[in-house]
Amino acid sequence: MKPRDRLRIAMQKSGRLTEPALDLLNRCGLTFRQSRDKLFCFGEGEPVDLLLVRDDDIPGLIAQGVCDLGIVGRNVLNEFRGVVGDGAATLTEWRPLGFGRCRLSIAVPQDMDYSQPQDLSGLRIATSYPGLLNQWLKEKNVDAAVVTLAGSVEIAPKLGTAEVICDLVQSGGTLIANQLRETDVLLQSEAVLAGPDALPSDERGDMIELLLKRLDGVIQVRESRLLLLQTSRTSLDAVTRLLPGGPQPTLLPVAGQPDQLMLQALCAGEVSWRQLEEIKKAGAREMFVLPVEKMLA
Ligand SMILES: Nc1ncnc2c1ncn2[C@@H]1O[C@H](COP(=O)(O)OP(=O)(O)OP(=O)(O)O)[C@@H](O)[C@H]1O
Ligand SMILES: O=P(O)(O)OC[C@H]1O[C@H](OP(=O)(O)OP(=O)(O)O)[C@H](O)[C@@H]1O
Ligand SMILES: [Mg+2]
Repeated sequence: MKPRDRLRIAMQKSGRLTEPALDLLNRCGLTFRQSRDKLFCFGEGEPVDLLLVRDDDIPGLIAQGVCDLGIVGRNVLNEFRGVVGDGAATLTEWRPLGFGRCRLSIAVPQDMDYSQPQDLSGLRIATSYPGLLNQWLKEKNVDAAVVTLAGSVEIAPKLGTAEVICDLVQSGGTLIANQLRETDVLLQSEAVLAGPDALPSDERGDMIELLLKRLDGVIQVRESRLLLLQTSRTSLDAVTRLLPGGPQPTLLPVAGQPDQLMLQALCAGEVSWRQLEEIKKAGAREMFVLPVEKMLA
């Protein structure tokens, strides 16, 4: 294959991961020439291009070296890793990305007696994840038949093609609508940045390292809030004790009010109204909660 000097990232062309993946890359300073109906988007500022494909194809494209990185669900990545087996082009989950959260679970008809995986012995289980399911059945020492379906797995029990299913669950709405009950979670999934085990030793490797640093910053600040408030020196201890987790707050003097302090704290998550009300009761006032856009330690 011809060596490339530009980094190529594969992501889902059209689906649940498309918008959040593009948003994340934009936040990392990567923008692309709009060509959503096409396969390839040229990177405008940095030497990084996008390949828009079916999510199932992403691990294979990375393993073949067609793409350097991919944004894909852990469910799809791990299914691929299981199918290609140990020793084949091994892929690494470089970063969890915090969106596309779901789980791969066993679900049985609501009226079926089920208390443990052994109860699945001799049954047919429909799934789009035969690799992950077979691995789990082996671990649990259960002898069941795996029926592989590309989609609409949840209707298999009604159609009589399987007794039980193993499918993705998020809210659980699909299972309820099909009179199914979730019993065992095989995998907790979210979108991840996947790549080969070893980074390329050329400029693309340097670009990946830069991208990983930016990603870490973006992921860290995505949930972070900057809390600003004013407090008297006497209330400072009580106020500080109630601050949501994060590094030590910064204290600044308030001009003309020597007994007052301005406090600035980085909080590692949402600050709720309830928390704010508690902090106010402890003596704080003039409180602001601000989103953090960028952070470079
Ligand atoms: N209900 C859900 N809620 C949240 N995330 C989900 C849900 N269902 C699936 N996902 C995650 O989003 C990924 C993409 O789901 P989507 O339904 O868009 O894929 P798809 O139908 O296989 O699309 P494609 O056309 O790319 O093959 C899944 O692999 C999974 O990681
Ligand atoms: O627990 P829930 O919130 O109901 O989500 C789970 C459903 O979401 C996905 O399907 P999707 O909606 O993408 O439809 P699909 O059948 O086209 O994959 C997945 O395959 C489940 O069927
Ligand atoms: Mg798919």
